[in-house]
Order: sequence, then C-alpha cells, then structure tokens
Amino acid sequence: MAKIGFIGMGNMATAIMKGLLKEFSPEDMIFSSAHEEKMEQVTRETGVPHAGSNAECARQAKYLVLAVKPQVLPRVFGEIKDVVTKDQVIISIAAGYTISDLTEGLGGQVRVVRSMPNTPAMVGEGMTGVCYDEALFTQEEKELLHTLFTSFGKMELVEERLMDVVGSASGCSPAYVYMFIEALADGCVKNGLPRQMAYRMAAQAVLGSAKMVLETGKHPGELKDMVCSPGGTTIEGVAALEEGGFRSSIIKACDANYEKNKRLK
Ligand SMILES: NC(=O)C1=CN([C@@H]2O[C@H](COP(=O)(O)OP(=O)(O)OC[C@H]3O[C@@H](n4cnc5c(N)ncnc54)[C@H](OP(=O)(O)O)[C@@H]3O)[C@@H](O)[C@H]2O)C=CC1
Ligand SMILES: O=C(O)[C@@H]1CCC=N1
Repeated sequence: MAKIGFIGMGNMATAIMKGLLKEFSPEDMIFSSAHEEKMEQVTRETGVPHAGSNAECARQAKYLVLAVKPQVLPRVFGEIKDVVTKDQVIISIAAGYTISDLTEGLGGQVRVVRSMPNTPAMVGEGMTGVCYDEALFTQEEKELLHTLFTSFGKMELVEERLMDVVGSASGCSPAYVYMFIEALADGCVKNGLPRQMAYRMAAQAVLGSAKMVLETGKHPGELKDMVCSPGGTTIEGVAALEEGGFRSSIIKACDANYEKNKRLK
C-alpha cells in the first residue's frame, strides 16, 4: 500500500486521519507537524508513525496531504519542493490556494488535488468539495482519492472556479450551524428549558432537518411551510427572524468567506 502522508496534524488532519483509520492501517500513513510532543501523542493514540521533518514525510508519502494553515504554506513549500515529484499526489485542504498557486509553490512539476473539507469529518459526517485535472491521474489514483475523501463523509467533485464558494457550503458552514444551535438553546433557556436538554434538542432538530432536506428531495421552503401552521407559533418566529435579517445575514457571511479567500495568500 502506498503511504498517505500529512504535513500538519491539527483539527482537520486529525479528523481525516481518524476516518482513514477505518480503511487503512496505521502503517499505511505517516505525518509530520510543528511540535514533537504533540506528534508523539498522536502516534501513541493512533499508532501512525511520525517523520523527523516535513521533507522526510513528503519523501515517504505517495499521497501527501498539506494540512497546515494557509499562512504556513509558503514555509512548507520551501521545505518540500526539492523532495516532491510528479509520481506523488499532492492534496491541499487550504482555503484560498488554487491548484496553480500550489503547483507553482512546489516548483511546477507536481500533480495537485485541491479540496475543502469540514470539521464534521471528526464524526464521519464531513462534506468535502474536491477538484483536480482528471487527465493527470490514473484510475487507481482516482479510486484511492474517492476512498480517502469518503472515509470521513461525503464528497462532491466540483469545477475549480467554484472552490471558493464551496468554502462557505462545506468548510465554514459548521460554525454558523453551531452559532444557530447555541442561540436557539439560549432562547429556550431564557424561557425555562434546562441548558443541556436545550443543546440536545436543538442539535437533534438540526440533524433531523438536514436529513429531511437530503432524503425527501423537497425544497427547503416547502419543508419550512410544513412547519408553519396558519395562525400558529412558528410563523411568529419566522416573522421575527425576517425582521432580524436572518437570511440576509447568512448570505452576507457567504460573501465575506468568498472575498477572504482572495486575501489569504
Ligand atoms: N478548521 C476547519 O474547519 C477547516 C480548515 N481547513 C483548512 O485546513 C488547514 C488546516 O487547518 P486546521 O486543521 O483548522 O488548523 P490547525 O491549526 O488545527 O492545524 C495546523 C497544523 O499545522 C501544524 N503546523 C504549524 N506549522 C507547521 C510547520 N511549519 N510544519 C508542519 N506543521 C506545522 C500545527 O502544529 P501544532 O499544532 O503543533 O502547532 C497543526 O498541527 C488550513 O489550510 C485550513 O484552511 C479546511 C476546511 C475546514
Ligand atoms: O476559516 C478558515 O479559513 C478555514 C477554512 C474553512 C473553514 N475553516
């Protein structure tokens, strides 16, 4: 089995590695990160060995996931660009960096997959947008990429021009959902519900509602209408949300994500 390597072992790499451990054995992977102590801890917990340096990790991996913050990428490029070759598959999860930025940063002679996952990967419910030039990869590599990205959730192949938008739908959106759950729970606590029960109920309502969208195929507006009884309680809340600019706030958040992608390099 060709090795899967990770440079950086933070929130996202940990989540992805956890998914991969269901499909691959620890010996099929390797990683490097910034702090020795943390690397030792991950190796103890997962059995996945760590390399002595980023260059060593890059040398050993056939599939190399770059999982550092965008601001750290230029430094990592400097450390690995003389090591990586065209035989390897370089996988980026960084916001803002295009395939062409990544290829250029790594010296021009590499094959790059650009992706945008999200933290629900930690519980096997990730959503990852992926793009690459299909002509550059073998069937075996494409199959491995599919196995890799679906080991921690769902994936969709998208055109690269849409990847910054995908950032809002996959990468950033969990933060908004958590804010919604927190606010909903606050509202319920305000009216007397115990806090932990409010979190459990709000989270299950979000999970169930998401399943309704995915499994019924109905328009979200129709599903919303099914909840709003004429003269009932929900439509009063919907009116209050509209007054507070609920939907336009979310649309503005997506614009903010989209624009920030261009300022990350
Ligand atoms: N968090 C999210 O929801 C999402 C993040 N992403 C992308 O994932 C990438 C990583 O983000 P995230 O996991 O959140 O970040 P984290 O800060 O959690 O992880 C970054 C990791 O990089 C390590 N690191 C720092 N400097 C170096 C270095 N010079 N060499 C090797 N490793 C280094 C850090 O080590 P240490 O901890 O020891 O300092 C840490 O393990 C980013 O590019 C981000 O855009 C994509 C989708 C969602
Ligand atoms: O905030 C960020 O930049 C990263 C990318 C998408 C989610 N988290």
